[in-house]
This record gives sequence, structure tokens and C-alpha cells, in this order.
Amino acid sequence: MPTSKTIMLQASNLCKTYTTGKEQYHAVRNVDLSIYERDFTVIMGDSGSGKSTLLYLLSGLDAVTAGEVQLQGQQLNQFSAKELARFRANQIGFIYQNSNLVPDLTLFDNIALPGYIANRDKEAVKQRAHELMTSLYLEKEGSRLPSQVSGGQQQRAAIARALINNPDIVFADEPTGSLNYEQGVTVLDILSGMNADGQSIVMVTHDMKAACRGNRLIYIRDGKIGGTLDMGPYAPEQASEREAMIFAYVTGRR
Ligand SMILES: Nc1ncnc2c1ncn2[C@@H]1O[C@H](COP(=O)(O)OP(=O)(O)OP(=O)(O)O)[C@@H](O)[C@H]1O
Repeated sequence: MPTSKTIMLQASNLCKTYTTGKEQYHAVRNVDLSIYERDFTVIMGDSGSGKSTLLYLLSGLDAVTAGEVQLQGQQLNQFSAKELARFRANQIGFIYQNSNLVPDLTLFDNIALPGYIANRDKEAVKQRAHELMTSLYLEKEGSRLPSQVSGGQQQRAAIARALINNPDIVFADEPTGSLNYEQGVTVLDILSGMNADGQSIVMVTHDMKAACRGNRLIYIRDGKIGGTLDMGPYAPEQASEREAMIFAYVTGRR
């Protein structure tokens, strides 16, 4: 592991057990991992291997059964619910597969909402929302409802919402999973651009083309780390070689 990288997030002995009636399912099992600043980390693994569960634990969206997550030196499971909500609002952005926008708020208000929730200065939030809408090609869509724009525009609004408070880290759960090819490429280009500007990103994906954008891959198998692969920076002209490398790595780990 390169020593020059700074650890941003550290998970230790992370476990998540789901209980349904008398049945228990160990979805995440004793995971230790580090996420580094400015990395674009990709999490891959077969369906049901525990990728989304792991992402929810790392981002504080779901509570661990055992173990701990430290983000920027702060232990998430020592926070009260209120403290965790505040910490998440300020430090963490999350992009869902299906955008998860509030249906009866305009795109502009959806994007600005986490800024208001974090009690930031209203004028500063509005200005940041306008800047993000411009950089994500949404400047004409601000007054529309989510139902009045395309899936790609909804997802770009969800990215803007995730960025409104300048989070330290952005988590994305299959952010291109419900988009067509073109919309997916636009979203990946945006994520690559954010990362090139220094944004730390952790993304779960099934898609080899999406995985190519990362510089580090974590492979999950049966709720455990099945391997990690340092891929180096993404270069569009080497995308097909990288895709082949990821495919070979993932299939070899199954
Ligand atoms: N709320 C829940 N209650 C019970 N079991 C759950 C719950 N959420 C997830 N699971 C189970 O935990 C395992 C891991 O689920 P998870 O969604 O994390 O997998 P995944 O790798 O993200 O899958 P996919 O790629 O299909 O989205 C699966 O077997 C799933 O059925």
C-alpha cells in the first residue's frame, strides 16, 4: 500500500447481521478496510455479496452490529442520532441509484435542502446550488419537479444535492444503475471530474465501465473483503484495457 496516502475512513471488524424472525443473515463479516483521501474507490462483488450494506455502514446510514467506522478520526457509532445526522449532513454526501429526490420539491429546492438542514447561511446555500446547477448542466431545470425531468437530470440533481455542503467524502450506490448509456457516461464523467478536483468518492457498481473510473477496487465476497486492486489513475484512452483487467480480476476472485 502506498505510504503517501492519507487514510480518510477506517473500518475495523465491521459486522452487520440482519434478523428476520428467527433467521439471522450475516451480510457483512469482520471487515477491516481503509479508504484514502482523494481516492475514487470502487466496490464490486456479486449480487447479494453485501456491497450496499457495507456502503450504508461506512456512510453511517445504517448502524453496525459490531465493529467501528472512523471518518476523519471521528467514530461514527459513538455519536448520538442527532450528532450523527449533523455530522453526516456536513461531512458526507450520498448518491442513490434512484436519485431519491423529494417529489414535491423543485430541483433547486432538492439541491439546496441539505444546506438548509445543516443550518448554513441561506444566501450561501442558494449561491452554491446555482453554481452546482450550472456545472451539472441543470441551470434551466431549477424550477421543475423531479417528475418533469429525465432520469439523467434527476441523477445530476442528486449529485448536486450530495455536493451542496462540500462533503469530505461522497458515497454512491450504483449511481448509473437506472440510467441509459449516454446518461450513465455523463454521470461517470461528472464523478471523474469531481475526483480530479480532489473529491474522495466510494462507489458501489456492477458495471465494468463505471468501475474503470476508480483508482482502487475493493472486491466483496460473501460479506468479506475478497481482495483489493490498485489500478492507478483513470485515463480514457486506456479504458478498454482497464475494463479487461477489472473483468479478469473480478472473475478470478469469484
Ligand atoms: N433489511 C434486510 N433484511 C434482511 N436481509 C437483508 C436486508 N438487506 C439486505 N439483506 C441481505 O443481505 C445480503 C447483502 O445485501 P446487499 O444489498 O448488501 O447486497 P449487494 O451486494 O449490494 O447486492 P446487489 O448487488 O444485488 O444490490 C443479501 O443476501 C440480502 O438479501
